[in-house]
Amino acid sequence: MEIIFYHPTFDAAWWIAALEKQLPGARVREWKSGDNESADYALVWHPPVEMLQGRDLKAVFALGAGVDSILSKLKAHPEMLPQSIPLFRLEDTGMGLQMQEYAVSQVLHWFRRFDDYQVLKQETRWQPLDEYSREEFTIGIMGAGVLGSKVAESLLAWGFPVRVWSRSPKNWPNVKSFAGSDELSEFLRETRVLINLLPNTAETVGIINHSLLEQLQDHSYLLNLARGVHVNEDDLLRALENGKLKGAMLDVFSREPLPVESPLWRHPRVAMTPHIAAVTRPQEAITYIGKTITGLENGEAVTGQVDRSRGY
Ligand SMILES: NC(=O)C1=CN([C@@H]2O[C@H](COP(=O)(O)OP(=O)(O)OC[C@H]3O[C@@H](n4cnc5c(N)ncnc54)[C@H](O)[C@@H]3O)[C@@H](O)[C@H]2O)C=CC1
Ligand SMILES: O=C(O)C(=O)CO
Repeated sequence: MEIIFYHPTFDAAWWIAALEKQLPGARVREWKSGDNESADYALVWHPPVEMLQGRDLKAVFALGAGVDSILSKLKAHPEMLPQSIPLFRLEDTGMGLQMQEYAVSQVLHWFRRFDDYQVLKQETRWQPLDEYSREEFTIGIMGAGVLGSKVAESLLAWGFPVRVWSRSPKNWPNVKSFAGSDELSEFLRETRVLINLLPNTAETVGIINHSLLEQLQDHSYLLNLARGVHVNEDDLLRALENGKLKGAMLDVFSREPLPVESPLWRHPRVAMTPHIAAVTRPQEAITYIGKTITGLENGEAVTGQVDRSRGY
């Protein structure tokens, strides 16, 4: 079995050795421009068109959870990967735990009013504040997939009321489920902390805009862990100014790296990280890819295939 690998920043030698260990008998090579030799599988992140075009592959594995970048490239270059070749993505492979760490730490930060205490500290004021109650701290998670479900689980364990919004209803213990555009307003009405874990699709781009933010409770919080294009950044700044939002924590931005002139950098109630909420854990990813390739070779059912018509 021949496998080609391409990632703009990962250590290819490490991945090749680990993958050959996981799949004894497989020959893995780093793809370089001009390599037209045959291959059965490809592991990719931001691949050049030339790498995949015209190949008779059994499957392609995206080395991340979100497939928006490869799908948008496929829209411009459909010849890159015919529909008949399945595209897989990473399902959790260690990202769920990272998202849980991020979400729990930030929700507790807001819940225990550390943002307010930081302001008081800057004013050298010793001032105990009223506590928030969990009943007034409903967590609303947009996107109840692999990562959204993990985040829901972790916040439930901390005793917060949790609700989710997704395409189809969920029947999860102690979680209120809302589905589809008809139920979005109802989902938002009692949400105090909005956590975004949607995929980037034609339906979800720009979804966190003025009209959505206006439906949240006053003094809400936004945690964007998915993609920057989900949020209209001007509308976000407006919501911070008019009191609808008390704070925002952003891991992702409409342009990355965030341009220095963006007012988000300097806003006192915006915290941010540089798209590190959940990174690919190489060994977990290789274990999943190895198992999936073995399953495909044996004609077994496998998970993680992207539905290209749905966009995720
Ligand atoms: N910031 C970071 O470091 C990372 C961000 N991500 C982002 O997180 C996203 C989610 O990842 P997973 O949970 O693995 O995806 P998933 O495919 O398992 O879950 C997606 C969820 O969104 C819902 N959804 C999709 N379209 C919808 C619509 N139009 N209306 C309502 N609900 C809709 C689905 O029903 C599903 O519940 C990825 O697509 C990626 O963009 C993923 C990993 C790291
Ligand atoms: O896996 C993804 O989709 C990511 O955003 C990785 O940072």
